[in-house]
Amino acid sequence: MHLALRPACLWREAKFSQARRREKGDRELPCGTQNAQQSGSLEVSRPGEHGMAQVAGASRPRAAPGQPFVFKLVLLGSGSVGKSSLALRYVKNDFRSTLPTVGCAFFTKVVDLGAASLKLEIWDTAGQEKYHSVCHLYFRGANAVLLVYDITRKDSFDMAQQWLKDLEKEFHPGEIVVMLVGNKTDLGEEREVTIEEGKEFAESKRLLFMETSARLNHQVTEVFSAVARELLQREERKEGQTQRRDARLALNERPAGQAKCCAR
Ligand SMILES: Nc1nc2c(ncn2[C@@H]2O[C@H](COP(=O)(O)OP(=O)(O)OP(=O)(O)O)[C@@H](O)[C@H]2O)c(=O)[nH]1
Repeated sequence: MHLALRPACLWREAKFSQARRREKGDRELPCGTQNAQQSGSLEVSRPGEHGMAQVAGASRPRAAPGQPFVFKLVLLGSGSVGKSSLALRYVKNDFRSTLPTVGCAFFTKVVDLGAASLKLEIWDTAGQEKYHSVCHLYFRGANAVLLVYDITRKDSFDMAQQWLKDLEKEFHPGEIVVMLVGNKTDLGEEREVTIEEGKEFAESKRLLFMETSARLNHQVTEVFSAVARELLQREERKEGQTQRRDARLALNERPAGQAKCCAR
């Protein structure tokens, strides 16, 4: 029950924050819905209008046979590491200087993986320290998380490790797909975190790992596609297991007379 109510609460939280920020002149980025199908069209609306209750909950079956799977992907990381820029680049193929996110921003994008397509609900959270306490509300029910740091800021890499600890409290091992993302590779001269450090940490925690530049559009689509592929593979494995279990059950449920006949 609380899951169905949660988005409305978050919406209110975001709106209150925005009202406070408006007075200070910060960027307003509502936790609204931005739909970007492959055409790139974009519309912004209040979450309630899109039935946000369905966003909560870790299990994402297909809406109906033949319909794409729906997965919730959350962007987490310190302030100014480039979470919004990665989302904007991926969804709109755009890059512009942005103000800090307030609450969260919400996008959807249909990903075509050839054999199948799926819908990603992308939650871009606010990275500023003052929002840390509410962020765990946003990543509840996630299927995947992009743990973003800025390669020119060691503190953001340390913070990504902290975020992972928060995730470990919320999810069982292997329950969600987590990718560590080192952003701003175009600022290589100011690098404070080597690619080896990123890789090593990711391997030690069994995370996917990539470095990106939202500015130069380097490996941005690859990040989201890799996560989408992993999500789909997991879902297909789960479906396979369910089918095998159903087949076993059907065998066990064969009428007794028939079983006798075949045992002859
Ligand atoms: N050079 C460079 N700058 C980037 C890149 N990605 C983002 N930026 C800049 O970094 C600043 C912060 O980017 P945002 O996308 O707002 O960062 P954020 O993580 O969403 O920040 P919060 O909303 O505070 O959590 C902006 O000025 C961006 O233009 C990148 O790949 N390269």
